[in-house]
Amino acid sequence: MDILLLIIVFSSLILISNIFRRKFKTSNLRLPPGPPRWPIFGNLLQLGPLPHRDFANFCIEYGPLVYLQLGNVDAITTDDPDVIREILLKQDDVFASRPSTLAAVHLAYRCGDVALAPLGPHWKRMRRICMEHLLTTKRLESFSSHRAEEAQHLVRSVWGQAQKGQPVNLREILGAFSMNNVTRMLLGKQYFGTGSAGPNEAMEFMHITHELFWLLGLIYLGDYLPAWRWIDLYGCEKKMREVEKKIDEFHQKIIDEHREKRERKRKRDNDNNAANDHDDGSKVEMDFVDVLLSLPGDNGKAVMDDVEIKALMQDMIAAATDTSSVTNEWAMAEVIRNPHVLKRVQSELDSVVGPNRMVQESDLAQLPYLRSIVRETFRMHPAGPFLIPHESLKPTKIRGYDIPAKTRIFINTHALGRNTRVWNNIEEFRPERHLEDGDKRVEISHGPDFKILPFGAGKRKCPGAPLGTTMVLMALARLFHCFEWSPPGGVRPEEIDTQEVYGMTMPKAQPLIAIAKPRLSPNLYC
Ligand code: HEM
Repeated sequence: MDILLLIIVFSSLILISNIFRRKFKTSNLRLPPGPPRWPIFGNLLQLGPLPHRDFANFCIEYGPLVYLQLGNVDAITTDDPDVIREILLKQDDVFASRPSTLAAVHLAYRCGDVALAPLGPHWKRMRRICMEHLLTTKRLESFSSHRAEEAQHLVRSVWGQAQKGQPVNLREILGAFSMNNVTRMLLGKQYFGTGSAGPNEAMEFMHITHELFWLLGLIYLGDYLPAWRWIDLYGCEKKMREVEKKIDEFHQKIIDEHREKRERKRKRDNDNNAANDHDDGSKVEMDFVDVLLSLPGDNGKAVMDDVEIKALMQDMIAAATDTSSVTNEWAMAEVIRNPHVLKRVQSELDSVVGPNRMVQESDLAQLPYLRSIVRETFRMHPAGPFLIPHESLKPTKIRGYDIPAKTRIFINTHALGRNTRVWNNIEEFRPERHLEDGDKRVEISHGPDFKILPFGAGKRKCPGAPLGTTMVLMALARLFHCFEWSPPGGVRPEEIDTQEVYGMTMPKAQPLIAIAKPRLSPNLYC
């Protein structure tokens, strides 16, 4: 009993001292406007299950730059192109760090990856490895035949279901398409389909990945109110540790398999053979894990540490799979809701590609209407509603307001795309709006106007944007070219729901189910 009393007194003292410390720290500052704050919790209690919508409402009420106190953490949010440009370009050096959240510590190898690492030499080195060894144009080009196979595999799966008269679960097939593309490139394995690693391994892999996404997206109270970590009412931190262990075992197994394969090959090859030649003289492309195993480590080490390799593998899987499949599902939902858009994109595909062959990657630049569908999808349903939250490294000012060091930055891309000072008819899916300035090439990334921001900007801009864009355009081009699409029986197109759920990526609340009817000659599908 005495101990309990002591704990209560001690915790109360800490809380009271925190309140006074915070009051003292911020009393001389001219902070941006924001909603009234509660003691201890600040604005945490004003957030519901869709925080991007709550933050958007704060911007409507208090202006384009809003200050929030989330427990112990200072935060700002914005939906305004000029403020975003100031943060991500003009003051990139101040704002390009990341907060060290508990999920990042547990699930990204103590922030040892690229995406969640704080700004510093480690991030710089890991990012350089991505840009100079993994995501180069040449390396991505070497996987183009795999991507073509996966595009055909996607078409074949839909065709198979259409032949049986079954509705298609687009979440499942688009998820498998993205996952296969990424894992073939990264791990040298296809997880779904005929050449797959096997149903058990695929299911295990999917399951762990979904748990990872969920935990990374969580606004976990323990990050904002350290006292909460003692309670951990919903067992989130325990879950993070469990997933951390499972994922680590999974990645280690893949590294060990690759090492064994390399060792077997080294023994087989005679000294004169090039390291990546087959016995029959044909070239074998190296997957990303092979590349990482062949790179030198930090501080003169001969090879990279396993932990660094695992952190990069994790980033590639997390950053590349869900982002592209969530975008594809939203694009399909909006196009099926708007049959005139489907007609127009099919007419573009028919005139550029014709009815006698499948769309190829080389066609994608010639499809401005398809590109404007993707741009409009990013406007309405950006894959990352807050990008990946940034953190400021030192005190600074924006528009004359003080921004303390270690402020968390929530750039609300969802609200940017629905900002009525920037866009009109915000709830209308209208790809044509992106063709109006007569520009032939529809840019899918952000332009100088910062009116959409699907991949971020500045130092932390997504390094996989070209690959992500290709995967999205390719899947959509094939699905629109090969099939007519309609909602399942009894549902009118405009009744397809567009509710989202919040997370690190923001999927549709309900999986999209639709009916596909082949529109090309049968021999093209097999
Ligand atoms: C449609 C597909 C994709 C979308 C919408 C997307 C979006 C994003 C966004 C919004 C960010 C955060 C930017 C910021 O915080 O300022 C990001 C970061 C990142 N993305 Fe992507 N991404 C996609 C595909 C990919 C792919 C295919 C890869 C790699 C294979 C990739 C790798 C990364 C990495 C490593 C980061 C962290 C960069 C850093 O912190 O330095 N992404 N992405």
